[in-house]
Amino acid sequence: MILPNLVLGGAAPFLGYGHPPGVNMGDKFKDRGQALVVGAHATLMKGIHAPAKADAGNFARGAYSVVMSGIYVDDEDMGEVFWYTGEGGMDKGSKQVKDQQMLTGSNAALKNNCDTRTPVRVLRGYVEEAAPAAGGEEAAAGGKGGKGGRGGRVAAPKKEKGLVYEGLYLVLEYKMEPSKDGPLVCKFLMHGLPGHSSVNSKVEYGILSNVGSAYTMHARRLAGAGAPSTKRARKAAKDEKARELARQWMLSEVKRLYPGPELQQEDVSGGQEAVPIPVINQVNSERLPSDFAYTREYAWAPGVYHLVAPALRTADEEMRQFSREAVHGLCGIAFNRHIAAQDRALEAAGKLPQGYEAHLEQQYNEAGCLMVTDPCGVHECGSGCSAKACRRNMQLSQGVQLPLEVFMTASKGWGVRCREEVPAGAFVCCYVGQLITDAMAEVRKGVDHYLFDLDFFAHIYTEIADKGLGAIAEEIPLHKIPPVLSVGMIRQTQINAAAAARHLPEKQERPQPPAAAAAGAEGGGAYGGGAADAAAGPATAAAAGAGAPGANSAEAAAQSGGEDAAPGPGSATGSGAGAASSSELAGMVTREGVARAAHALAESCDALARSVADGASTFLGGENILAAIEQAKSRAAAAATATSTSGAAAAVDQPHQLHQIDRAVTLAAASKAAATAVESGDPGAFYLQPIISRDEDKAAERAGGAAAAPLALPATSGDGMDVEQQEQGGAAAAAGPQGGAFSNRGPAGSAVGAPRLLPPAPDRAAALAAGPVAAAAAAAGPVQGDGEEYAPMLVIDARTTGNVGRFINHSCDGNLTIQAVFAGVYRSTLLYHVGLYACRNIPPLEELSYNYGYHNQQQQQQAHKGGAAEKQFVMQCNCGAANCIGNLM
Ligand SMILES: C[S@@+](CC[C@H](N)C(=O)[O-])C[C@H]1O[C@@H](n2cnc3c(N)ncnc32)[C@H](O)[C@@H]1O
Repeated sequence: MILPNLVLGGAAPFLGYGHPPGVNMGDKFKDRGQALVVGAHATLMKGIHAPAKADAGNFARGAYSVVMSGIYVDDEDMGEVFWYTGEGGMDKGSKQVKDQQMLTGSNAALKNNCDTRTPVRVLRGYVEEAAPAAGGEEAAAGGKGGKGGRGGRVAAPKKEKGLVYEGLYLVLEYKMEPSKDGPLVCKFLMHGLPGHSSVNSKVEYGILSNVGSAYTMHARRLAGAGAPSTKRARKAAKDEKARELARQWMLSEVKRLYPGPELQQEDVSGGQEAVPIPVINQVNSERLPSDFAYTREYAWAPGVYHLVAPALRTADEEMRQFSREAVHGLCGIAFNRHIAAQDRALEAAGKLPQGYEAHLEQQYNEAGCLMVTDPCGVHECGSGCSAKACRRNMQLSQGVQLPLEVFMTASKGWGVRCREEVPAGAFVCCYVGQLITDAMAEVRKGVDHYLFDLDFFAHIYTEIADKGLGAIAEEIPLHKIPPVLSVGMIRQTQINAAAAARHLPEKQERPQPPAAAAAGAEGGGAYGGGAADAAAGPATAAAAGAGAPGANSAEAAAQSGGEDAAPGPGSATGSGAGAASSSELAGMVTREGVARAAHALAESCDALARSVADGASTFLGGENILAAIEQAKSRAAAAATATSTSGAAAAVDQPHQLHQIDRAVTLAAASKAAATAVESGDPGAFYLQPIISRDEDKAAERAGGAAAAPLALPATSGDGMDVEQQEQGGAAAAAGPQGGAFSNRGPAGSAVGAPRLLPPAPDRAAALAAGPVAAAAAAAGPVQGDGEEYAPMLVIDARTTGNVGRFINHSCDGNLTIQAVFAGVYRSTLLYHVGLYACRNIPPLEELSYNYGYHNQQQQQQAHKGGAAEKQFVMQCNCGAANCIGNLM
């Protein structure tokens, strides 16, 4: 046996808690000697490394580390959670012959970890295929040392054994129960500390000693004790219990750290995230807005999903086509492998542009940190994937894992920090909120500080074009960058959907079986393709085939409680979130269903308009806002230099607000008119509402007689918003004109991209036959040409419904970076998540920030609009970075 002092050469072993310096989760050790040298498990002899009795202070805190090596038949490893057996009572043949003791020795120390909630380091045994070159060298880990060693050193050709560092685990419970061999053993329930633990191996009995596995035998025993009947259900029940216990511990930590009134909320997520996110204010008495509701996933504003579904569907078909080529479209790793292979082929053909980074098959490293940002997006795996690499490829999908805090900053309002160091590449959180259309966001631009355009890929096209990288523009979009819809394609899908809607039956013929819809989530794509449509009968198939939204499998998955089912469009996760039931979804294949969606959307638009108008009333100074707008407009025109304190003068000072109200009223009127047209027999009118708000579109709508009806009513028409509505309190208060006109949304995104194939030409004859609205829209036609324009179709509004991401402030030198991620229920669709990752190691309690990027967007807009960027608002930047340019926008 090698003695520690021989291994360490006289150096002191590491006697401390937490991660040992320089050791990362996933680090592998050939044997205990290596683990000792680095301080991961500083004993060669024992499975539990506890402080010496003489070190009473540390002993009372608990053990430093444990090795889970499959020596004890009563161990039970479920990954993130495992039951660990204490030490003692074994004979030389590793049979339990005596009761173990809970109150003495290492078992007592491990019990203290539970009582004091001190995390313990964990190492697991692993066995894997040896690299071909490796000789017959055998790992010594888990041999006769440790807690007894039932096996021995049996040669295992072609296998490599060792220990892997799994980070920090909490001891959630301890108990004594009879061993399978008879006598009592001490058992400890361990749970990985979120953000500080990994599962690189699962230990089965005898894993390091080639004794047969007892895992299944143990599972049978559990099944007989009235536990849930399937292995999966049992695991889920234990996971749930362990998560709750871990959460309770983390909450107690929060209260210990912030014992006073500075702790405004223990967990702003209300239990939705795995870790509690406290709200702390040590600066003033401000509180979070009372209308803020936390959501972990996107929440659709009522009616919006149905309106944009045809356009999303078109993009998703391209994406699914690509996925099918990739063989395993839904496995992120397989998807990446496919792209990487294409990159290699391009490289071999000498076509890979210089400076272009080839795609990685694994985008996260062993510790789960993103290795490099990727314009193609990060493709995560779903619950169907179980390989080790796949499990690691689910960082965003797991939600927040780091101990984040929302705290009051000195000069930027609320901000976010992390109590622990955040390693470079670690996933911090994503930015989610309510999804609204670009046209709806346009109404709130300037009064909403929480808008985020989903136009990431459009910007990539712009960057490519701006850099003049012709070769990239030609090659990359063809195989790498996910599809982006041009404005023309969006308009065309709307026209197609409108035409198809006119062939819908009045009432639903046959209800959609939810199970079939759920099956479509994995098999048929996310927007009603494949099995879901087929099962729904001819009516659904016809509508879906023509672009109208059939059953949405992402929604169905969400409703059926599928594992991946983060709250999708079908779940109400906060105020104003979409709440379509499955019958409503199925109802979308009838005219009745379209009418319901049209009314829901009209209500959403109305609420948006009211929130802007309510804020505006303070500076327009009138109860009848529409009349006040008219007055303000005419006075503004007549007296551009007015200096009085009247409402009109204020409006002149704030032309931006006036413009907002104009837009709000127009949008509310258009959506109401569409709902009315649907009611009176034209379901197509629903799909012809504006999704993207662009000056060109508005001009076309206003100009073309039939094109203007029913979508472009006069901006201040009394039909658009009645007095009763005007006087109703807004569902959500606007930031108000003084509140700092600013948002996460830059100037209207417009980007010139590489030429892309257009879908088939619109069936204008069918549209003409179908009625004046479709004819008008067909006449307005898609925008075509080499320089196609791209614009964000959807915008995230996190003002009243959002997650911790909406509290993260801007810095000109941010420590986080933005990355598009395909994950969770939406992972095979175009609807990516906005992931925020650490771009360097961030010390504990440093404020987290990222560069909002407005200046870039503004420059782009200037470039593409011939220098005429719309400068709407300026706000002083208080980021304090050395390279701070002084203002936001
Ligand atoms: C997405 S929110 C961030 C959270 C916000 N601080 C809050 O209290 O909810 C964006 C708003 O935060 C403030 N903000 C963010 N970064 C800032 C900075 N660098 N300087 C000044 N204000 C900033 C501005 O009011 C901005 O409109």
